[in-house]
Amino acid sequence: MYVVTAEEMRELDRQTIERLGIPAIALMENAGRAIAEEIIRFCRYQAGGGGTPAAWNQAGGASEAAGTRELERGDAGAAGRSRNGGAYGPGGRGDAGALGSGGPGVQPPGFSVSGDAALTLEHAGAEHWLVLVGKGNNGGDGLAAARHLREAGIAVTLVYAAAPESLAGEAALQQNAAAAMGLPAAVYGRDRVDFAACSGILDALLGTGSAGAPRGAYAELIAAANGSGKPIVSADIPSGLDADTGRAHEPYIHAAVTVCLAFLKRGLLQYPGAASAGQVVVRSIGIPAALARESGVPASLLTPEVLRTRLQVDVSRRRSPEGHKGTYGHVLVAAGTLSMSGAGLLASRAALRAGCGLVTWALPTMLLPYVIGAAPELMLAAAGGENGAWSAGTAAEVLRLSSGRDVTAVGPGLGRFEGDGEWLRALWEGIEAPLVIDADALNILADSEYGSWASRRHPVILTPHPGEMARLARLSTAEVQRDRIGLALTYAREHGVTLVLKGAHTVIATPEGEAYVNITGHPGMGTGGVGDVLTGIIAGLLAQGLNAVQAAAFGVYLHGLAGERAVRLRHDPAALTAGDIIEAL
Ligand SMILES: NC(=O)C1=CN([C@@H]2O[C@H](COP(=O)(O)OP(=O)(O)OC[C@H]3O[C@@H](n4cnc5c(N)ncnc54)[C@H](O)[C@@H]3O)[C@@H](O)[C@H]2O)[C@@H](O)CC1
Ligand SMILES: [K+]
Repeated sequence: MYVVTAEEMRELDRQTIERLGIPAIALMENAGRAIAEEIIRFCRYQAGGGGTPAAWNQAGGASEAAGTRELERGDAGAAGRSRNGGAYGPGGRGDAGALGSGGPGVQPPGFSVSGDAALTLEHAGAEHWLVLVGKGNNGGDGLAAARHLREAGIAVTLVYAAAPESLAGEAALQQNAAAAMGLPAAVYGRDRVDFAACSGILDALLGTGSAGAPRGAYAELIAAANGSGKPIVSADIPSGLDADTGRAHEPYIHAAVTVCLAFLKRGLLQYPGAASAGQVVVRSIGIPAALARESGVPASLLTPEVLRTRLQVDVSRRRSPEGHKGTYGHVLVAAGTLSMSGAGLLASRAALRAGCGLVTWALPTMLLPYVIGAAPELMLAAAGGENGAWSAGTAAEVLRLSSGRDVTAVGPGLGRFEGDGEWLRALWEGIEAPLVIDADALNILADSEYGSWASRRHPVILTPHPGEMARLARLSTAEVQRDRIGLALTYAREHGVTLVLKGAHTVIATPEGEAYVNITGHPGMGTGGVGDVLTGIIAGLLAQGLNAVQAAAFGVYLHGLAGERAVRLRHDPAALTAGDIIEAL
């Protein structure tokens, strides 16, 4: 699933209209219909008591991303399993669509007729939706949706943020159609608007054309909508959100559902915007994905489908019947100090659980006796150093140990030491295998002009959290978080590295200028050692022959899934520890 900026979206709109000859009004019609269908689905969900994401999916349709997180397992024969269990297909067979819509295993009747189930709501008479209409095409989408809602028997009242006569282009056509149908309309500031009397609000004020903080009537309508306590469905993006960065300009809509049109917008994946969008449903409006591919849209959502097809990852992780420990590669982990030995241990254990054949943990000599037996499957190698810490002189030993190993991971619990820049440079320039750099090793890198180091034949994966990224990019953490996708894309391309920018919705960016945004994971994973586990997983996958992008993307995905699984085993997500994630792999 492609993730676009507002600019990329405009270009894809333009190409669809000009190259394919599909009129803009047709796209707007599709958008309006999709929004109306999702509002009807939402009404069903609420009538069923609301509740869990599963109940939401039951109310009709689940997107690829939201509905299929667990990976299919070659050996389990559960291909295509999804959380919604196939209860409803996309578009939602609703309560009124039962006639002739039998599911798998039900004999089709000889003759059947079914209505437009996705646009039918049994208790439509109980609903009254306010449609907040902005001046641009987002407002046009809302007007098209309003017609479909009315057709389904749902009462609608249009609330124009600006005089209806000021709408232009396709939005003006929609305004004329709504007026011709006699849809009740109010103009904000001129007519009284009773938010308390409605059952829900469609936010079609501002979309990808929004610039800066909502002004005037827009700001007042947004504040009133939020204050009403009524559920809000946003068209494309919650109004007030920056579609690219996810920056939330006050006031901004707090949506229960966002019906994103054509392609996912970057701002819906980046916080704080991501938190204001509620359930995000991406609906096709007739703009082919092939156009996004041809135009080189660089960002995608990381889904099992993207892993399988675009990244060519064998997500079933099949093992050869003839395989042995030598088949699955050997990881060297250079990590840990006396006070932070656990970081090295976690990374090493995670590499083993990721399925590599062997792991050697290189550590300061004095540490070795204390960790013997901590994980009996590990091999330990004393690398020298003083008083349980690393020293510049240990580089030669790490280099020696790295030869014949398939990947080296360096950094967790490493600490800083005299001459650490030259130490890391020796590894960077000397290790003839992929290198995963994390934690303190990233801080060392940030203090070095590593662009002047000899270029490597083998890939480098950097796994910074936002603070480490800030040091690498010489920005503040807030600046890093302002547009994580944009920054990751730029940094990875400029520095020729695969970058894993951790945090909620980790971004994996490639030296070739592509980015993948992960949505597996759980807030409970914000605890010490979780990053060390990720480093180990990525290294373990690299050792098994995955390339840097495959290992980074699949590693991040699996790490998040394991975190979700581990949380489910706890009474409280806050109790999660990093070791639980390793055990849930
Ligand atoms: N073919 C098309 O034209 C399509 C349009 N689509 C819809 O169109 C939207 C983009 O439409 P537009 O480019 O017309 O832009 P918008 O509808 O997002 O908003 C533009 C209007 O809002 C005003 N505005 C911008 N920022 C403001 C602020 N901070 N405070 C108050 N007013 C502000 C502008 O003056 C302009 O009148 C998408 O989000 C989507 O909903 C989609 O349906 C796809 C197809
Ligand atoms: K909107």
